[in-house]
Amino acid sequence: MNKAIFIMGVSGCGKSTIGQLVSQRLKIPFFDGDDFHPQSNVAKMSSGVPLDDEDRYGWLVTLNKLAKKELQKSSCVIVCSALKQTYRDILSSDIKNQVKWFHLVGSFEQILERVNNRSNHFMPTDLLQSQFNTLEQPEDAFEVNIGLKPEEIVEIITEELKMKSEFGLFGLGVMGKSLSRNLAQKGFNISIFNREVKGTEENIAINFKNSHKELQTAQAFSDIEAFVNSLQTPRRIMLMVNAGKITDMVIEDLIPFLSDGDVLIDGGNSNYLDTKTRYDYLKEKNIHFIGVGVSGGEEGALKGPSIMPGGNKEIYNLVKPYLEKIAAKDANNAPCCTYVGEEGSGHFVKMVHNGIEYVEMQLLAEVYTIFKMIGYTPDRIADIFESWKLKANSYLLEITIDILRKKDGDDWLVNKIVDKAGNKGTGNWATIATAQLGAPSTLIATALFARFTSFYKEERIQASKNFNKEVLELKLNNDDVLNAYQFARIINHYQGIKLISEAGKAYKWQLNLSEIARIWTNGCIIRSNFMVQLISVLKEDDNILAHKKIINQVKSLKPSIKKVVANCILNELAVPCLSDSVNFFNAYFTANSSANIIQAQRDYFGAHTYQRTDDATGKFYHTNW
Ligand SMILES: NC(=O)C1=CN([C@@H]2O[C@H](COP(=O)(O)OP(=O)(O)OC[C@H]3O[C@@H](n4cnc5c(N)ncnc54)[C@H](OP(=O)(O)O)[C@@H]3O)[C@@H](O)[C@H]2O)C=CC1
Ligand SMILES: O=C(CO)[C@H](O)[C@H](O)COP(=O)(O)O
Repeated sequence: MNKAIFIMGVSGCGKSTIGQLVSQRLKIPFFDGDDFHPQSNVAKMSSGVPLDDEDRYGWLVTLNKLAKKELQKSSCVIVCSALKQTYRDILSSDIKNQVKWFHLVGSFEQILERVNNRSNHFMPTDLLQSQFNTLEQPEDAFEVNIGLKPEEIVEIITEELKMKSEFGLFGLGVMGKSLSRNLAQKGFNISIFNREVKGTEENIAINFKNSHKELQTAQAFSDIEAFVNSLQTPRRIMLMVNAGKITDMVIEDLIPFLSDGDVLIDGGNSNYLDTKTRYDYLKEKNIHFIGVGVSGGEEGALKGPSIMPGGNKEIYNLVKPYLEKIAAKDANNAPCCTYVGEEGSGHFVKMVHNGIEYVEMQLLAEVYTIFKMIGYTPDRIADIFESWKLKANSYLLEITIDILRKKDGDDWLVNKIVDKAGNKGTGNWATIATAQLGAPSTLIATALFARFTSFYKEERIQASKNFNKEVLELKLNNDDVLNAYQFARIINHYQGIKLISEAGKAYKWQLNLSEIARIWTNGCIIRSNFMVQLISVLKEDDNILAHKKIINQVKSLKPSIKKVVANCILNELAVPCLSDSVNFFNAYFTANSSANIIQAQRDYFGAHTYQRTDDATGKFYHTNW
């Protein structure tokens, strides 16, 4: 990536000399900021009147434009005193990520003596003093001591630029490996790290680097300090480690070696509440923290995942070019990566993504079990799913077809896989969040509980002996099942998006639901044709079940879900998500529900009061029942 190398410091620190030497050494253009002052500023300075901030504004904007223009072609060196942070903000506006600051640092006496020793040069003490008074220490600049020889300074600067990686990847597990290859394939200079466990895990990072051509220029480490020191400041380090305690441990391991302004990016499936806690904790230490949801699994991480970043927007801009570049692209070639919102919103959205994923997986498992009960082989079911692609294509449908076709010896592999479905936490947190926020995302809970039920294997075996199944005949055709499946998927997406929308309101995150659907159209596990449709639906309505197109779809699919669920129940076949979808919907489109009885019961035993249908003021009443 091209860099605008700004060399800054008070008058007389040697900026021009060093800047020119660096530009010669790197063979990139050199610009002395002083040459770009407008005539009015030159006149003012010549008459001995110091420039004020207003005079400087236009000049700084000119230098910023110059840097932007040069960056299109190559790196460049620009020297400018840039004493105040506001000046540096203007100079680096919109190109923060490509700007590298070098601050030439010396004492007052050192600089005064140096300037006064130059032939025909004299700097009044008060002029230099005013420069020192104005100087606001830059947080993100690399400091170089002017006491060194110019060639040593140039060496240090070029080493810092050359040798240091722009991005660090911590944790070379399934996801970290793929993401680091993805970053390297996109041309980024990266450093990679994996811990060593003596005797069992040794040289993980170096062996991994050596086994992939694209990682030739990457720097590989098993020592945290060396890894951190190999990175340009402010450092950008992405953590791809297990969520929970391990993430906290890894952060603690890194902290001693980090500097003010460094950015940690947590790409794991962390709990969004932990992300907020970590953000606040690290803020106290002047370390920035961005919580990033990443979806796509091993292959997506390599070829382009969907990325959901949350946190401070300005800090996100420091890592945006990297994340956008490695992300999947949507149908319009825009990155499937967007700034989601403040705090843990990125991880919240990823958590709900996984909740929707749990349901989509469960629904496919349920339609599989229906066809299995009808007597179809996995290959036949795969053929049926293949035919569904026209109306209901999704990544999960595609992989399920592959899974169903996979043979192991004479049998299908699925027939040999133990029916106990695991989980790593995101479904649990989504269920907790839906309860905490008072949003009825019932399907996520049902899909999670279906996994929990699957774990009661021994008890299920015993129960199957205690209670004989009464099987009649499943009178269902493919279209019935496809329509029922599509119906349940609409309810699933309604509930998931509703949960995100409720969180947005509760936490005051400015969420763009259509944009979230857009970044879920490629790279992630729940990408589907339906998700593409939701981009435009959500542009018009936050509630997808209130959108005309969806209303019509639901109306035409409803007869099938009723038929399928009724048949399954009569045949004692467990289809928890399919049946929950229709039950939820029956409640959802009931104008006058049975909740009046609940309110009356609450008032009876606990004096919890109720509102009356014949009092529009919303007043609460209590009856002595
Ligand atoms: N797999 C997937 O499909 C997806 C996973 N995620 C999330 O990404 C994160 C990483 O997942 P994944 O790559 O699958 O997990 P892995 O288990 O494959 O990798 C975990 C990584 O964390 C490292 N690690 C574990 N403990 C420590 C420790 N105490 N100190 C330093 N490093 C440690 C491991 O090192 P070592 O090898 O030495 O143990 C390894 O590099 C998780 O949060 C996961 O939920 C997100 C999207 C998809
Ligand atoms: O985030 C993911 C996919 O999007 C991970 O694969 C995650 O592990 C899936 O969740 P679980 O392991 O609970 O099924």
